[in-house]
Amino acid sequence: MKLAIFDLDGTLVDSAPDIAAVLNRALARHKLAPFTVPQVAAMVGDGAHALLVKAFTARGATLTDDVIPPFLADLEANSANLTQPYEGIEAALATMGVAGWRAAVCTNKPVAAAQALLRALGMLRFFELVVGGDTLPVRKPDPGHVLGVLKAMHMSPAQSVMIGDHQNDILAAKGAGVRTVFAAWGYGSGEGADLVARRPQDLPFLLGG
Ligand SMILES: O=C(O)COP(=O)(O)O
Ligand SMILES: [Mg+2]
Repeated sequence: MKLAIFDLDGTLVDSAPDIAAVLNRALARHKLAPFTVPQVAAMVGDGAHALLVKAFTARGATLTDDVIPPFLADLEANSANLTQPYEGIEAALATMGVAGWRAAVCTNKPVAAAQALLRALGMLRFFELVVGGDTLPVRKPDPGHVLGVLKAMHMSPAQSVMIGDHQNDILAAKGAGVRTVFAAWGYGSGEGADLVARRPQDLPFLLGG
């Protein structure tokens, strides 16, 4: 058996437009100016709390605890309004499934929002497990996030590969002893990745079936 561990935002789905809308509503509630979608995409990758800290800090404001619960509720309810799977990713997942790959999601997005998003897009069926940024005491780039997925799936690092669009994905997987594929269509950078996938369609071939 072999296991493909997928990052979510910027790898499976182009979710920056929804994340930007939710973030900008939180900023507006505090009379702070919005960010563009590309600006938000560049801030995504460290989870919901870190995104809020970055955005509030960039606006010269301090993040207070009262900002977080309404932001998380909005994210969970509105994670799939504008979000689309990347073209070719569902076909790649289906092809990999036929070729014997098991699949899991390891995302820094809160797990409730991640599951709601995958359900709304009809993509939950591809994955045996979704581990979010708030599922474990640690999250990417901590290797413990990836090791938590392996443990739950009863798989070894040698049987597994991580596909992600961000340095956090590469660092977490490498630290866990898992091979890495950089998803070049996403929001981040992939220095140090073992392989680079230019498009989702390339994944089954790159991973050997
Ligand atoms: O929510 C984030 O900041 C990033 O999520 P990801 O780990 O799925 O890219
Ligand atoms: Mg990502």
